[in-house]
Amino acid sequence: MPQARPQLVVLPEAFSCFGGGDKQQLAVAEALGDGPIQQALSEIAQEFDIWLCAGTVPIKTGDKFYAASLLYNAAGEQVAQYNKIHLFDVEVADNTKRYLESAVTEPGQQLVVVDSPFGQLGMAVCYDVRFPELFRALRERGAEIILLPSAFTRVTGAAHWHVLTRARAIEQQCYVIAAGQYGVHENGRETYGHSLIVSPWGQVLAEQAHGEGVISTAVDSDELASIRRRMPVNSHNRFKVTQQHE
Ligand SMILES: O=C(O)CNC(=O)[C@H](CS)NC(=O)CCC(=O)C(=O)O
Repeated sequence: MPQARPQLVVLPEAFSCFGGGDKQQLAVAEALGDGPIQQALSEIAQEFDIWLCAGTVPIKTGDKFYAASLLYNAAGEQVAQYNKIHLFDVEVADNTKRYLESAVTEPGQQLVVVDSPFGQLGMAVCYDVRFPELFRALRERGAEIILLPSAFTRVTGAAHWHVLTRARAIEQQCYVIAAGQYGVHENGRETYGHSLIVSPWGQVLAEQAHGEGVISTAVDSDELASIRRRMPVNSHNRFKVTQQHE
């Protein structure tokens, strides 16, 4: 059934294969545009008449993969691919202790901002949220809504998740749609969940406060324009972003 208004659905990072460890991700990694995960995503977007941001799909490159956030339009066409740039090679005081994402994942190089019926969509993934320069660069390229599929650890999420997502929304005056993996996974990893939709004023418009679920909100492009007009931080900024990642 055609939707009354266009709908965008954002899935968490590694939605199709989380917690089986690096080997599982490598085993299911697909060539770009080819494979059962991408086929299913394309069909789902068409069947439900939605735009679909597929958290991350492991996309083969050499003997590693990109943690690729794929965007499908309502016709089921892949319209954007953002490969996670910042990889989580970090020690955390939890039962995993040492995360080494770069062992199997190839870092992305390219910034992605893409036009859509909802506005200009800027793409980022999880650990990227700790690098404000990326979000600034997305805003400078026109981003209005940032898609942020994530799988924050329970420990770092409890400490930082709300502050980081809200800070990025406030600084760049963008909506931030942050879909988070939640639960205790096969390999013992624990993720924080708490999917959020944050307004360009930094308000949490919707939150999955417990467990798994679906949250939603409408995008108000007039409010976004009004916030940017009344507080023009972008044109007030005295610091330039370096021109990498073109
Ligand atoms: O490995 C997978 O299966 C899917 N990917 C992840 O879970 C990634 C890489 S290990 N997790 C993060 O980036 C957590 C960031 C974070 O928690 C923080 O910045 O505090």
